[in-house]
Amino acid sequence: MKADKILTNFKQIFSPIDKGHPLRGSQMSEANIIEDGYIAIKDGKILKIDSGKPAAELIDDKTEIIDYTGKMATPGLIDCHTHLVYGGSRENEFSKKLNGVPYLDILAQGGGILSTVNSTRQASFDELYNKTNDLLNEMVIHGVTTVEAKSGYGLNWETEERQLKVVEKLNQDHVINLVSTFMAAHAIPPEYKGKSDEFIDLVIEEMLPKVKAEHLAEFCDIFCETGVFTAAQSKRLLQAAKDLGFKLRIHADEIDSIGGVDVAAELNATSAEHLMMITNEGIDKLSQAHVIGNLLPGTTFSLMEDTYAPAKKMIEKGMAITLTTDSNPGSCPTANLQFIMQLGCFMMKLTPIQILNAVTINAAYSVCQADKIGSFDEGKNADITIFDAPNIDYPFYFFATNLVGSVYKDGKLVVQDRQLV
Ligand SMILES: N=CN[C@@H](CCC(=O)O)C(=O)O
Ligand SMILES: [Zn+2]
Repeated sequence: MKADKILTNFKQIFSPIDKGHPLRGSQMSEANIIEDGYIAIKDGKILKIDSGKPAAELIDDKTEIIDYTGKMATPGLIDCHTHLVYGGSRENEFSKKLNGVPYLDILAQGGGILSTVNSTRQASFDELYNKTNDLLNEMVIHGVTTVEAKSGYGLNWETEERQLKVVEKLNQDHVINLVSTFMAAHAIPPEYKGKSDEFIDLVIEEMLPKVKAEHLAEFCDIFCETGVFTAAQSKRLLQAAKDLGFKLRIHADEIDSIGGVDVAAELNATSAEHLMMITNEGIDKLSQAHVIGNLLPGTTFSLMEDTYAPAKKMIEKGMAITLTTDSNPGSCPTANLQFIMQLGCFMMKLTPIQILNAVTINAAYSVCQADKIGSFDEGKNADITIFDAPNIDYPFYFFATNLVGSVYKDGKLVVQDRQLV
């Protein structure tokens, strides 16, 4: 078969190994590193990757050959945990953070997530759409081609639906592929203060069936944390979501370890998020239940905390992990997955191969799209991130700058010279 396009002369290509499940434990250190190679594309899909010069049988007079001498390519990066759709911003919390006011105290005082709920309830569809579109532009410029996006700044049906519809529309309009998660159980809304069980009833009885009927989300998530939702409430909501056919995630062990990890393991959630405070026993449970750990080192950094999720220990104990931005206006206001990858290296001591697997093939499993994305297997989408770097170590060594020069989405050039095409 002839290629439509061949991207060639790469110094290195990072090619994850898709084993049919997320890479766990020592598998996270495996990958094919192709030296001096090329990537052939046909109809927006990967046709072939190999080292050396492109084979003659791939080329005819219509094949476009594009030179990437000295560059390094990976599958399009996947950001599998974000809170992308919101109104307002929260730089006013900065001085509180600097003065050591804890994140949960700010929330308990009606700030934090609840301050963003207030701004999001007031924002129109177009305002939310434009703001999210800008964030997605930043993300693709930094090499990301697929993003998971959660609702959870409405906490009432009207605003939750507006957030989910923004994601639905941007999934059609923007080059980035979006995966939607319903997370109305992100905080207790002011009108349900002291009545969190009633709020969970509302989410289960009135919101979940509508999300399902309108096909607005694939996943359901909840914030299981002291002062927010208990493990019992989390289990009740996620079981109801599972019964309706949702896939599950849970924010667990972020600040306190209160049982969210057990719920994730019991209900076979796709992923558990944060896990800064996870115990050894918790790691064993997630490992045995094959729950992916979506780790968010930017949140520890941005909250000015010392405790990063024990990523190395998780891998040693056989877990599959991803790294992701947690992009949101409070605990991690960034759209730069490369910086998060660098934190994975600097603060969690993960290797470049482990990190690149975390943000490609494992993140593809975390959004349940590994049949289409996350590696360079023939027939997968030609989503390709090209670094102005000669090898896979360089983007970790030269930190805090955008090293992504070009991005292809479904075989189409969408970023060139670090700018949107
Ligand atoms: N921890 C809960 N939710 C988000 C933060 C949202 C916010 O602070 O606005 C998170 O995953 O970090
Ligand atoms: Zn989150």
